[in-house]
Amino acid sequence: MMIVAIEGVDGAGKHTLTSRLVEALTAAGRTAATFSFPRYKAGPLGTAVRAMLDGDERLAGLAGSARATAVLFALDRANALPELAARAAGHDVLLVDRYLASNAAYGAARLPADERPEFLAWIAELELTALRLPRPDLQVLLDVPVETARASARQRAVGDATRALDTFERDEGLQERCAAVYRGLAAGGWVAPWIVADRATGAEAVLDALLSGSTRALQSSQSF
Ligand SMILES: Nc1ncnc2c1ncn2[C@@H]1O[C@H](COP(=O)(O)OP(=O)(O)OP(=O)(O)O)[C@@H](O)[C@H]1O
Ligand SMILES: Cc1cn([C@H]2C[C@H](O)[C@@H](COP(=O)(O)O)O2)c(=O)[nH]c1=O
Repeated sequence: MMIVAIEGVDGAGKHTLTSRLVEALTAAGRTAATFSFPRYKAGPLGTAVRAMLDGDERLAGLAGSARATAVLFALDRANALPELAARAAGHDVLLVDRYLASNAAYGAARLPADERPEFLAWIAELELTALRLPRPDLQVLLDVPVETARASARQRAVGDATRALDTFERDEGLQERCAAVYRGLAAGGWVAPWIVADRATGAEAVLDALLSGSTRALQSSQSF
């Protein structure tokens, strides 16, 4: 079993790409399971994540700290480990819509540039070493222009009241910086191999990478 993380700014099309990948993998004779972070419906922690992103004033102290926010997201992932393992069982691929690189990209984008290297090392240590989350075999950066992603998120919000823009989505500067940090993570191979994909060819590119044997992913045999 291999873990493939799908990453990108808000509205990039990660959910859509994840669905297309399930279809493509199934057509190629592989089985795929999916998982998505954050888990807004997972008890008190999920409720707190939702409230924090929605700008609940009572959580302003938490929301104001990039590191405290990152700990909240990381604990959500740690709590999900048994569920992740159960979901992945018996499948060839587990596609995860946002994983620890979301914490790396959004957290770093909220910090001054000179603090980012230390923050990125801290996230890797927190999530992979301290919380023992499985290292992804492959990370996919869905790299679409921020303006395109923003327009998609706005359009989606018009059609679905439950998808109103949250505080991160409304912060245009954050999304721009986040896109730049993501590109740096991919270029530097942060914690695992990356491929950079676009909306048009993303599913085919990821499928090729998974089936061609050119990534470490194919040699992986993850266990939780
Ligand atoms: N390849 C594509 N072509 C056209 N529209 C797309 C494509 N991918 C996504 N979209 C549209 O963009 C919007 C956002 O897509 P999606 O929900 O997949 O993004 P996301 O990255 O998962 O968003 P978020 O991070 O905010 O949850 C949706 O309305 C979707 O229909
Ligand atoms: C998992 C995770 C998420 N975030 C940020 C990224 C997004 O702005 C929101 C989640 O929004 P979505 O529409 O539900 O994708 O939270 C983060 O900063 N760290 C994380 O680990």
